[in-house]
Amino acid sequence: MSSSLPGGSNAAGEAGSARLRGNSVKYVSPATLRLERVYEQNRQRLQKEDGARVPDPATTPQIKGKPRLLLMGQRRSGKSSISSVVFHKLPPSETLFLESTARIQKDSLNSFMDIQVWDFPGQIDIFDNPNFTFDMDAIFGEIGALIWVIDAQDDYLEAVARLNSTILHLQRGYPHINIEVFIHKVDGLSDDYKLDIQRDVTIRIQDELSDQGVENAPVNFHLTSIYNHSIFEAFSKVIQKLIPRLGQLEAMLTNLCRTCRFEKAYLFDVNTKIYIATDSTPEDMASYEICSDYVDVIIDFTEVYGSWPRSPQWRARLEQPPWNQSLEDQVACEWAESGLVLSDAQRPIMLREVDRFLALVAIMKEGSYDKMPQINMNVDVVVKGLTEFFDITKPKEGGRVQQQKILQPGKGR
Ligand SMILES: Nc1nc2c(ncn2[C@@H]2O[C@H](COP(=O)(O)OP(=O)(O)OP(=O)(O)O)[C@@H](O)[C@H]2O)c(=O)[nH]1
Repeated sequence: MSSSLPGGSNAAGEAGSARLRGNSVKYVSPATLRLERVYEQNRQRLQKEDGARVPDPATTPQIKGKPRLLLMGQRRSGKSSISSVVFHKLPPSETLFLESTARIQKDSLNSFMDIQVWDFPGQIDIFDNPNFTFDMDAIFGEIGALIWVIDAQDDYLEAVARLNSTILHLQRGYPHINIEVFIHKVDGLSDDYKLDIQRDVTIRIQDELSDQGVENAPVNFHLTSIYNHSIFEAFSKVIQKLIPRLGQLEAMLTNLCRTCRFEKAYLFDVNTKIYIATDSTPEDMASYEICSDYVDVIIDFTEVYGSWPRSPQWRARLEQPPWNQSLEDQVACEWAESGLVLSDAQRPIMLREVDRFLALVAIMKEGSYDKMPQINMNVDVVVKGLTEFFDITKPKEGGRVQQQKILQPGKGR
């Protein structure tokens, strides 16, 4: 990654960078260099462990504008329920009262990434509609992913047939679109039965595609239900594919886990509880569930007791007698922070706010409380790195990556 960035802070640095600019040589900021170094270290380590897992920046999609998620599938398969539970915090039991969708529902989410979610009515087949011709470019031109929902508690043969025909249509005009198949409503099904269904659906789709001469179509499968964390986990995987330079984010979290001896670290979008990155240790649903529940607790808590940013009056009250100290000197850090010890295994969990949308949540190893000062310092550095990362990789109008502005470092503690 190379960027054109303004000069450094000291005089010599400025003179040097001015000279460099005069010679039209690209100046690379310290933040970019640090990100590249972390990324390179992680890449080499992964290459040693397993060559196949090395992230390739060339294959990371660069979405222009707002990434769009399309929710498609048969009637009553659960599309609107998924969208309402994940993006609008509707309690799952209340989805029983949702009405059938009659026209395309477009939802714009104010999240760490401006995501659009389009919920398609189940009865409409956009490729084979006698009454209406759809503008395919308007639908699939700027897409992030197509999510196809299959009801696992119903007869799914027709849904699989429609999915097959959709994939074949897309392969002609838009072959790079990621197709994410949610085998949905798997709550109440035994683990063996779930896996049987997944195998059956996968084979039916693969067979049909290879009969039609389509190999290596980008189709992925997820077992989901709105009644547990699986739907959030599946969305996390879908969204992660849309993040430019995800490898660097993962490298930062992996390094943090190694230096602080964390068991697992997640970067959460707090509004949706989707995790947008995690470290490179194997996936662990139980860790995700507990961290996700913890985010919920903290959100509820801040809703009751106040949220960031603090108003000047509130701040003045906190700084007046008997404390007589600025807020920064009273609290452990200038960001929202929280810690909890799990009673079963004595493993603390910590949460640190990164910005208005993101929070870093980590499960520590037993006995880590003794090392809290060092852990806090390391977490501070990573949080600053993350803020810079999102500032650098933020898409600008016209889809170009923002390269000019580097976040001013926050006030030290
Ligand atoms: N058991 C179970 N039921 C679910 C799940 N998700 C959705 N449902 C139920 O499925 C029914 C249909 O859900 P909808 O979200 O309205 O389905 P839809 O795909 O949007 O339907 P259309 O708008 O007609 O295309 C509702 O009664 C939901 O409560 C799930 O994960 N498990």
